[in-house]
Amino acid sequence: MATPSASLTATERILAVAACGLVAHWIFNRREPSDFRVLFALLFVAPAVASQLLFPLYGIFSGFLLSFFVYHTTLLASIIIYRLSPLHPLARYPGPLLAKITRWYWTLVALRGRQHVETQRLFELYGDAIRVGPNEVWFRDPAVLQPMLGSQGMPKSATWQGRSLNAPIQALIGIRDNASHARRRRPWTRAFSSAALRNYEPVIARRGAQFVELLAEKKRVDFGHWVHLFAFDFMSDALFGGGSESMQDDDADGVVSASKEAFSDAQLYENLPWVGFLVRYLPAVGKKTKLFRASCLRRGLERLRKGSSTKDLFYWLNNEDESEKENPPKPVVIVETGLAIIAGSDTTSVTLTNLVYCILAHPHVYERLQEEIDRFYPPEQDAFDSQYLSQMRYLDAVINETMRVYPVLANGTQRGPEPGTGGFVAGEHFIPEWTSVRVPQWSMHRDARNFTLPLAYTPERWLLAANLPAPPSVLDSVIATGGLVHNTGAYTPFSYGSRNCVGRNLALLEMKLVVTHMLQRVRLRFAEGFDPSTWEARIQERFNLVLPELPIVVERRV
Ligand code: HEM
Repeated sequence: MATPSASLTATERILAVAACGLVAHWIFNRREPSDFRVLFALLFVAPAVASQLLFPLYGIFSGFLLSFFVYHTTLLASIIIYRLSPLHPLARYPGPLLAKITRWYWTLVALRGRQHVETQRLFELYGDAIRVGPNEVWFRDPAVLQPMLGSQGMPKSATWQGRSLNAPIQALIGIRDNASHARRRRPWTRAFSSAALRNYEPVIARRGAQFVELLAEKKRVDFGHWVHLFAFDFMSDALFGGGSESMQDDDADGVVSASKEAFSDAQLYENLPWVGFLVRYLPAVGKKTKLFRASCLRRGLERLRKGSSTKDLFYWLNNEDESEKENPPKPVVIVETGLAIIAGSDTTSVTLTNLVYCILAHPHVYERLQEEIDRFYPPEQDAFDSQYLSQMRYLDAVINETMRVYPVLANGTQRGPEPGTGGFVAGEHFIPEWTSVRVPQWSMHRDARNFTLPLAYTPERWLLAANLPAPPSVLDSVIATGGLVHNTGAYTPFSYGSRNCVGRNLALLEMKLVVTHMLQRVRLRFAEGFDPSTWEARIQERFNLVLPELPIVVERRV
């Protein structure tokens, strides 16, 4: 007996294959699948199965090719038409045409390290909300921080799965579910309480002294390179109680550089999550990420075996203080160590490098900072004794201003509606499910509606805003006519809300102690041949900022 399909005409058979393409679009649209296996099924298996409808009329080879052509052309055309149509839920948000059609547009911007600059350009062109991908909108508006990132805001978006190479266990920063995130964050909060912070001071002192001595001995260094090794060794001590001597052996095992590159690679996986899923199963790809993870596993297991006599970060993460009823599974603790090392070392080292660049490029700022440091910490005073830090307002201002002009996570991190909710409403904005949003710090910090003369590096603004006596600066003439604009509500170098940087206090303590000790001991200047005017143009954004070389000459003061 003939099957029902046997009576179909050629046109009907081709239309049936096209209909399969439309169904595939419907699935893409509803689910945004990133799992490579699902993509393979939709992009290869489905047209292969549909091709059987064409075999009787066109033969196996031609039927197969025709089916793929019809299926993919229909799928592509329907995706493009829908993404550009007024029916798309993000239709009201302006952006480049290509960005609305395909994620590849923004992926290429990201791979060139230019997201921060391109975002700024698009905000100027289109206004405070821009569509940078078919399902991605970025906002330059401090008013959306509270509804979108606040305690009732959105969790992390699905793209974090890609960032982590589809890891079965997410580190704190990638956990989507709000309740699980809050639970996992508790030991971190205890680890960075004011009382716990004191445990890290001797570690900062030991590593900070080693770092500054190393600078003084080497005399001419790439500051960014060595401060990263310092921050890595410090974080390893703070986390595991030791295990890394990268300052001593100049990163001989390549783990520090791997940690940095792993971060950069993740930007590709974040934009194209299916690549992340694929890389997980390809041993030859993503080697740096895997090398770094293996080192965390090794050190974590070693720390478990040896235990520790000090309250390192591992002590809190592993519930050795017994605050939680149940101990966390060991794989969870190991995953958290990877986050701690990267989040705790790359961020502070990039900020310290930018700070040194900024004070050298603005000699009057260097002089004022030096004067304050010499006043509180003359040579005979231990600069690692934190007792005067709270009075050093110019140091505070220099750090704040450095992070305003150069926020390390220039574009913040993604958020997206809770799965299964259909979408999220924030004031006038409706964010459909499967959409990602960001509120980029780089653009908000450089918006004249938030900060007077936003591109001018002027620590004095922080003193003026706090009604403290401030030395003269370029701001004075502008303020005389229009007043100071200083919107701290738009200042988010550590992000915002219940998922903000949990290590903020440790970072500030570490940076303040190291800068104070460094400037007490040595004098810095740009090395000959270095052109400071090219600095900013050469900065790349790869989740964290990636800085050019900063060659400096170091002379002992004491
Ligand atoms: C200048 C230094 C630092 C800056 C600018 C910085 C900035 C940030 C930012 C912007 C986030 C993302 C928050 C979000 O997703 O909304 C973050 C998260 C995080 N940071 Fe930092 N950070 C710094 C230093 C540190 C240090 C020293 C640690 C210590 C280990 C640390 C640990 C973390 C952790 C664990 C998270 C994830 C928090 C969560 O998801 O709940 N950070 N940081």
